[in-house]
Amino acid sequence: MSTPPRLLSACAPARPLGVALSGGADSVAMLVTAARLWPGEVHALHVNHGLQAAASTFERHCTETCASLGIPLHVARPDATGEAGDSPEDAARRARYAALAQLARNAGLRCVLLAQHADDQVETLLLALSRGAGLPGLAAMPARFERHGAVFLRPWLDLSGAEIRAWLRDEGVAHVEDPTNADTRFTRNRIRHEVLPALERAFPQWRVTFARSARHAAQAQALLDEMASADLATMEGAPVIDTLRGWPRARQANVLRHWLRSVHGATPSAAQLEELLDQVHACTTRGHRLHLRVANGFVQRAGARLAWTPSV
Ligand SMILES: Nc1ncnc2c1ncn2[C@@H]1O[C@H](COP(=O)(O)OP(=O)(O)OP(=O)(O)O)[C@@H](O)[C@H]1O
Repeated sequence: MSTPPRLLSACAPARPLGVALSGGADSVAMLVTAARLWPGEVHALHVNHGLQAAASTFERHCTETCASLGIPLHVARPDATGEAGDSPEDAARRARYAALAQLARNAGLRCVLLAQHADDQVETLLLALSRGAGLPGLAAMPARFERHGAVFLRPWLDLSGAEIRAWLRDEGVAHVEDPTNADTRFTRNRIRHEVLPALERAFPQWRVTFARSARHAAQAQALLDEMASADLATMEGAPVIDTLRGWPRARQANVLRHWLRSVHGATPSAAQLEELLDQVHACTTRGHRLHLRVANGFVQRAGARLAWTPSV
């Protein structure tokens, strides 16, 4: 059997499962291979954001593909109302994961497969580097994660887009081409069409080696998260200013980032975190007032500790 089905069987997902189906080449290939491997145990999940003129074409294609394969299709049409500061793409992505998790729950599915592949992973990594991201960004996309109570898997992170498309062509399977994928005004598309071919020529092994770097970063980040949790637990869940000040700056930054992000869902910018660390340092002076905007709220001094308040 050719490459995509073999790689999918190696991930041994819990079943029945859902395949997140956009109607594009990658997720159609994933649906077809999953349905062949696990007949009767695969459902398709489609989210119609209604944002693009092509949205109804995509949904119609999903309906036709699933009817021809005899696979149940579940469709959601969420409102993409994001959070403050979200780009329309971020808002749509957020709404998509929530909708996919809801569809999976309603259909009693044990996990959801996403069809992102090695090219997508490298694009994500390069975009993170271009922003000067830290370890969480360099970890790129995890192969497994849980969100909104559902388990999401990306079994194709080692497979190239070209391999998937070649397989689809050989099998004669139809898919819809997203018209925005060719638009090189989007940075991600410029990476795909201009940078990846050059990378391929310079480093023929990039798919394996870049993915390995992303995994190293993910492992290191997991350790830092564990350390931050342990540090926060010693302070009973809220940062104690004097304790923080006894630690090296990198350890302070680690625990504060974790406290804001994991406990309060607020992701500080690099500049905000630096400012917060400077303010913590200035707290040597008794009575130094600390009041700083961070993400969608404020960090303040509350006696010996820091406290976070969301803005209303
Ligand atoms: N509207 C959608 N409904 C359901 N799943 C989606 C939708 N859009 C994307 N996905 C899932 O998320 C993955 C990544 O999305 P992304 O936007 O990068 O892919 P795409 O280029 O739109 O589609 P494809 O991967 O199918 O070619 C897809 O492979 C697919 O599994």
